[in-house]
Amino acid sequence: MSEQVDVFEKGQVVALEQVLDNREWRVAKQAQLEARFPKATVVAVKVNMPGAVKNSATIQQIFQAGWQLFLAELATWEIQQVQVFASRPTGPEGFVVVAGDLADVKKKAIAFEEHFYMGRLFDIDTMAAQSPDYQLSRQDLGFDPRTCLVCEENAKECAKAKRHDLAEIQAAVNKIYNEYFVIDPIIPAWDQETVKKAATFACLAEAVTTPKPGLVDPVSTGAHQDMDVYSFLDSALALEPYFGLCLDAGRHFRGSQLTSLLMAIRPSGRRAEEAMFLATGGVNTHKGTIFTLGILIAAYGYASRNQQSPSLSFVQSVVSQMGKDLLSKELPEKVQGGADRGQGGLTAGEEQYREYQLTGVRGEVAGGFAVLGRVGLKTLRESTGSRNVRLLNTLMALAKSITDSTLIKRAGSPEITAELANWVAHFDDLGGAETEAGLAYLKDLDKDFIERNLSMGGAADYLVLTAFLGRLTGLL
Ligand SMILES: CC(C)(COP(=O)(O)OP(=O)(O)OC[C@H]1O[C@@H](n2cnc3c(N)ncnc32)[C@H](O[C@H]2O[C@H](COP(=O)(O)OP(=O)(O)OP(=O)(O)O)[C@@H](O)[C@H]2O)[C@@H]1O)[C@@H](O)C(=O)NCCC(=O)NCCS
Ligand SMILES: Nc1ncnc2[nH]cnc12
Repeated sequence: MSEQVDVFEKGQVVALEQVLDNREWRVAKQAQLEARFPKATVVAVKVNMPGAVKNSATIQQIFQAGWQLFLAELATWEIQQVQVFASRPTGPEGFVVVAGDLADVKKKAIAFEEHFYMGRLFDIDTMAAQSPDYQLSRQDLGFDPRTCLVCEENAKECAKAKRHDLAEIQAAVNKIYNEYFVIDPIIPAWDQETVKKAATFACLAEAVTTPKPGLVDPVSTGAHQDMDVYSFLDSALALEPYFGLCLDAGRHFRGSQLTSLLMAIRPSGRRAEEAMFLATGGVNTHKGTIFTLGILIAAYGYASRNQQSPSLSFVQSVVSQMGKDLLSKELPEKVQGGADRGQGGLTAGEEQYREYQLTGVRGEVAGGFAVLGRVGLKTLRESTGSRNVRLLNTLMALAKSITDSTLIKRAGSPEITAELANWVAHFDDLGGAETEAGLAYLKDLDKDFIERNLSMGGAADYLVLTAFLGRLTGLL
């Protein structure tokens, strides 16, 4: 069980007068937007944090996750202005101006507060200068009042009667955070366009993260003579339609055996490989990604088929069921087939299975991408600093947690896995990518990898999977 996070622990304490001053700032900001957009509806979004700590890295994660989702909800109208102030000491805040009817927008806001898993931590106000109502409450629209985080009674009455002490209310906030991000991450059920964009973003984000030892990035082509960062940009963009096909296949799958869902996407995967080779001039940038990300998206599509927001563990169990035959049937058959053909045409993964009984990427699928939650999302969530820093820390954590067939192929032996674990341990001792020493170490490692022609393509692919889910859950 992952250790529980206290969102208030490392936060900055603010005084009452700062909260009051900020309220004036918010009113002035709202008035400014109402004057500039008199015919539109102004929406003010903030999070309700009880006590003197109103902002922290984890409170910003709560805000960002909800903010991305709520913006997508508002996109049914024309969005005329977006302003975000995520690091204000008095708490993250956002303002959106939409060309929508005041009551309709307020109903969307209430639905979001009620249905998004962390929605009750949000407070969303809507104002329209030219509407006779100007501002609407839940009661005005016939909705029940907001319920208390601790006892589900009327929140306003609990506050007035001081029914619960601060520790109880903060514990309720922490419970919601840990259930959404830590214990078994919740993945909101997004529409196809958002999912395709998230998958493409993940491929692009992985490519531009730097410095990645042995891998291609904007500064170094690592241990690859046949491709550069533009090969990955071209390849990622060529794969976007395939990501949509995988989601649809999962969303519309009605079979009883999930191995059939994998069979259903394989023809699209082969076509995606062709599109990749066409986009890169015949270079293998994302062969592994096509396989793993295609499967993850199809599994997520299936798990969210009734617009339910699935947990990560449910998506992982679908992945594992899809890949049930990869180890028991496909790999042995491929290897036996290769042996019959005199070993020609065996891939690196198949060779390593024959030689060392290593199961490579197929093993990861059959295992339901186990390291995705335990290592990938956990490191991405716990890392602070820029997104580049957080993705570098996640890459190195993943690298030591998987058996990377690309790395073993290039090193010529599985022993490289133990060497890599030592390098990652040293990187962690230096403080990771957030420190100058950690970054310098990665640059030195890149030189060593280039000298020894090493590349950890499998870890890079896992970073893509993690970035994809990080995007969907609001961590990126
Ligand atoms: C089932 C397949 C993936 C067959 O692939 P294979 O038999 O080769 O299986 P593996 O070797 O185990 O893995 C293939 C690629 O998966 C990545 N990978 C490796 N280990 C792991 C791991 N533990 N976790 C996750 N992912 C892993 C890795 O891909 C990346 O590295 C490649 C780039 O590295 P590089 O060294 O440059 O490779 P090359 O260019 O080929 O060699 P060089 O000349 O440069 O030295 C790149 O692919 C990254 O993505 C492994 O390479 C599946 O491909 C298959 O069956 N395909 C057929 C069609 C199909 O079904 N496709 C769609 C399925 S939905
Ligand atoms: N950035 C990268 N460099 C080399 N191989 C990769 N496979 C996936 N991403 C990669």
